[in-house]
Formats: sequence, structure tokens, C-alpha cells
Amino acid sequence: MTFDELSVTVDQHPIVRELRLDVPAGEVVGLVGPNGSGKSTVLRCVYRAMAPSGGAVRLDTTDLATLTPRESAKRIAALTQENSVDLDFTVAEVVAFGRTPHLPGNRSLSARDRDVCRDAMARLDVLRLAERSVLSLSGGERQRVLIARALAQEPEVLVLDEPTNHLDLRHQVELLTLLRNSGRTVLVVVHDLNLAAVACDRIGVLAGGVLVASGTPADVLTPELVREVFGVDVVVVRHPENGAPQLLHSLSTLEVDPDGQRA
Ligand SMILES: Nc1ncnc2c1ncn2[C@@H]1O[C@H](COP(=O)(O)OP(=O)(O)OP(=O)(O)O)[C@@H](O)[C@H]1O
Repeated sequence: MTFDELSVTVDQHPIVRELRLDVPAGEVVGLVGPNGSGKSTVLRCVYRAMAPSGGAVRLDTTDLATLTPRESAKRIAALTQENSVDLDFTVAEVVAFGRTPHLPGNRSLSARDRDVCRDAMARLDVLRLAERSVLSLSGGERQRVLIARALAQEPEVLVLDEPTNHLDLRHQVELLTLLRNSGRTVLVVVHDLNLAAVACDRIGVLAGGVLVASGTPADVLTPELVREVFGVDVVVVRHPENGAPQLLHSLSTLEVDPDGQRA
């Protein structure tokens, strides 16, 4: 997937400006950046909740804007900030919705469709909840059900907006391991830079709607970059086992003036 000079303008305010970024097939690319820097907007252009005002998002050479909704849903699955399950469906029913783009007409689920859903539930550790109402689940359980639904869609591309929200440490690590091993092209918004460093092949850094850096985690996550983009001083150390950069910081490095305002 390629962002080809993608720009998004809302009410004449540029929110994303001429973004050029490659998300190579089968790789996990993380988008990081401060609040309001445009990360979710970029993802919205992939799952077509927003239309670019300039440029395009391409899959191979196809402009995503030219796909029908069904074609798009077969190729791209999204876990969004807006995802919610407010209706009284069971976990199994919600995950089965992921198969909808693959079911022509009103065809019911085939044995293979059911296997795909079962496998997705097992991978996200929600199989034992299959017959529970989603309304009865905890925040983290719901999040895992929605990710299982996205996997059940069997997309080429998965976009996920802060998928580790609500997840405990074990489920965060399991999810990121799953994404890395999924063989799918993954674009993921992550706030935790240390998780991004171990989970992503490449990282793109957005600030004020502009891509200010991209590359391997080691290339991108430098003290200078973190200071420039986030205004925080960090020490970068190497993970002793995998060499990934890991950021150490302390509260005293935050720049806060005597009035409590950020510098
Ligand atoms: N429909 C809209 N109308 C007006 N402003 C918008 C709209 N959508 C996004 N914005 C603004 O664009 C900017 C980027 O928003 P976006 O949600 O993409 O940021 P983000 O990097 O995902 O932020 P966060 O880390 O807080 O989730 C924000 O200032 C937001 O208020």
C-alpha cells in the first residue's frame, strides 16, 4: 500500500499534507505522533471514512477510492477509534460479521467461513466467550472481539487505530506478535513508542499533519526526534535480546513552567 501525496483538508484547514509513505506488503508499519497530528485521519482515508482532498492511497496501483465498498471490505479491514458494539449480539455473531464481504447475496456461512471465525476467535483468546453477549464484556475483551472480526475478514491490509487500548500486558504482547506473524500488510497507530519499536518493521512519525520521519525503529526513534516531536527528553537504550530501541524517560524531563503550562 502506498500513500501518494495524500492530503486531507477539513473546512479549509489542512490536516494531512502531501504524505508519501510506503507500507510494503507483509510488513507492519507503525504511525506515531502527538495527539491531533493526523494519524487517525490517515487511517480513515484507508478505510474510506474520509476522502483525500489531494493525492491517493493505492493498493498495488489501484486507487482505493475507485473500489466498490464490497471490494474494499474484502481487501481492507479496520479497527477504528469509532468501532463500537452497542447491540446485543453474541461474540460469535460479531466475529461472523467479518465474513459479510465474502458472502454474496444472503448466503449463510459455509463450513470454511465458520472455521475462519473460530480460528480468529482462538487467536484473540475470545473463543471461550463465543456465546456471551458483547454487552457483557470488559473493554479489553470487546477490543479483542473487534480485532477477531477484522481478522475474520481475511483482508490483505489491516489498519488498526490504537489496538492495544484497554489490553493488559499479555494481550498487548500477544496482539503485536500476532500482527507481526499474520503475513498481512499492517498499518497501526500506536502511542507507546516502546511497543512500536519492537512490533513494527518501520515507523512513520507525523507532526502537524506532516510526515517528519520514517524508517526502521532504530533510525527513527532517536532522542533528538522524540524531543523535537514530543517535547520530551529520553534516553534510548537497546533491548538486550532483539536490539530494538527502547525509550527511558522520567517525569522531571517534562517541560512545565511554574504556571503548570507546557513549554
Ligand atoms: N472532521 C473533522 N473536522 C474538523 N477537524 C477535524 C476533523 N477530523 C479531524 N480533525 C482535526 O484534525 C486533527 C488531526 O486529527 P486526528 O484524529 O487525525 O489526530 P490523531 O493524530 O489521530 O490524534 P490522537 O492521537 O489524539 O488520536 C485534529 O486537530 C482534529 O481535531
